Amino acid sequence: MSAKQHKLPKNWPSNLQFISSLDISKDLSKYLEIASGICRFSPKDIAAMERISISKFYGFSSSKQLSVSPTALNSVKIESLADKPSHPASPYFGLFATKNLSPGQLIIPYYGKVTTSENASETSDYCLRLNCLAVDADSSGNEGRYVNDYRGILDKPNAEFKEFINTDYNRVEMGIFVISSKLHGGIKKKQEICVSYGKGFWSARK
Ligand SMILES: C[S@@+](CC[C@H](N)C(=O)[O-])C[C@H]1O[C@@H](n2cnc3c(N)ncnc32)[C@H](O)[C@@H]1O
Repeated sequence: MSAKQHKLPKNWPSNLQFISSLDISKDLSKYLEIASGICRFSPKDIAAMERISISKFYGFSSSKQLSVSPTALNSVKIESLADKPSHPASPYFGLFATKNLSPGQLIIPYYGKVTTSENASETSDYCLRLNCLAVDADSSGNEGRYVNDYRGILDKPNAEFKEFINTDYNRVEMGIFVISSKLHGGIKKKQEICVSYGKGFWSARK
């Protein structure tokens, strides 16, 4: 995958910070770093996680470049739903594939500001739990914050949130992956990428 010329994705709002690495303090990062001694993931969970170099995923040779110079991915785009009134998330935005994506592949890491679970926002629509921490893309994030829930859009999700090991930092991060079942067939170019937020997300908003 190669880095795009444009640093900001199309349709990125001017009031939000665009980042392409986790916004995390050194203290909190230790809870995700495998060798830290205080990582909260079990050895069994860690052994089951895929190992991915995010700098290579973006087409860079070092992770520094991504934190210093956030970069849009060329495999996804943020699309306005304003001209699709029957779409349940209209008139806002969704995340779409710009090329065919294979079963199981990482689509995009999910980035935002990392807090402890206790300090996580109760009201943010962009907050994901990551063990004892939370990643909130409410005021900073990447294209991943635009992934919609499949309900009312697809019969079933074509993507899922999953933890993986970012080998650049040897730490656990959260990503959006294509559903891995071969029966699923992957995601086709121009298709909307949709996950399941889980029933809890929606029951908390009734
Ligand atoms: C993480 S955001 C997704 C991106 C959002 N559409 C946007 O443009 O900022 C989550 C919010 O999107 C909307 N959303 C996502 N999936 C939806 C769905 N299937 N039906 C209705 N609204 C949805 C809800 O307002 C939800 O709180």
